[in-house]
Amino acid sequence: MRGKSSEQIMEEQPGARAERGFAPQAVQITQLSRTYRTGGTVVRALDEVSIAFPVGSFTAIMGPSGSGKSTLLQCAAGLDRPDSGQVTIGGTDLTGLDETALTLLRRDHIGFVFQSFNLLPSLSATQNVELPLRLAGVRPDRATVARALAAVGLADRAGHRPAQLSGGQQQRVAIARALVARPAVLFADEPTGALDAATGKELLATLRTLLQDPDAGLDSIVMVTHDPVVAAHADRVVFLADGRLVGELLRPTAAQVAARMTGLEADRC
Ligand SMILES: Nc1ncnc2c1ncn2[C@@H]1O[C@H](COP(=O)(O)OP(=O)(O)OP(=O)(O)O)[C@@H](O)[C@H]1O
Repeated sequence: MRGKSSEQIMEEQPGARAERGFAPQAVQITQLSRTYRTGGTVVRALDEVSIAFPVGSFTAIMGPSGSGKSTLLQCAAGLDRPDSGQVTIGGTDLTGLDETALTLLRRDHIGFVFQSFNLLPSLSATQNVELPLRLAGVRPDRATVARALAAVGLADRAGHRPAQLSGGQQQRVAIARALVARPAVLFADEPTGALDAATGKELLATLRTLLQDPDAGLDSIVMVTHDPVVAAHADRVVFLADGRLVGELLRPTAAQVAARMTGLEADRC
């Protein structure tokens, strides 16, 4: 698969994949390992993790600090290279791609949202949403950008700069920017971490709506969070400890998630 061309990737559009029945999973991760070496220290951040995120699923990843949550998200999104294992999105194994093909796949099929909104302060909401398209050399279609902002409830804030928006509105701009290219998968690392509880709840409701909206073209959302209340908004919560998957809960309550986390924290002591 190494050196796969962009044409080959484009043939495997996520939208086509379900129709053709090739890959019922939005993301398939197989025996993923990632080791960090700093000085004489070796940290196995991910240790042969295998997990799939089905089409239509909203998954939360939880675990104690340092358990490998962000590393898993970064490797799954093609932002970091694992030592071994596979990540398959839209029928394409990311780990087999050269840098150019990986950049194209990320651009066309993967959205990423961070805790810090990472908006450019001098640009309007519209210009921030357009930015990834412009950086990719694509002329932004006005209607597409307007639709992306409307989908996150910001049709009437398109001309505002980040300083003129609330935290929740800024994160909505970041989500519109992540979704403007209609990616198959949205990866979110603590998307509500900088928001108050009520604003975070609204944002999670918007993510759920986007996942259910056929026009958004979104197959799956994978979110890292430390907050059991936030995790309980997902369909499934998976738990990591010491770089390994150690369990999952389906449609759990916040109390169930909190209890499982307390158990994992106690195991570390
Ligand atoms: N760039 C890096 N260099 C060295 N070690 C790293 C690096 N990134 C992560 N690690 C180590 O890998 C392990 C997993 O880190 P990771 O950030 O994935 O955990 P996490 O579960 O997201 O943690 P947190 O909840 O604190 O954000 C930790 O022990 C961390 O110190």
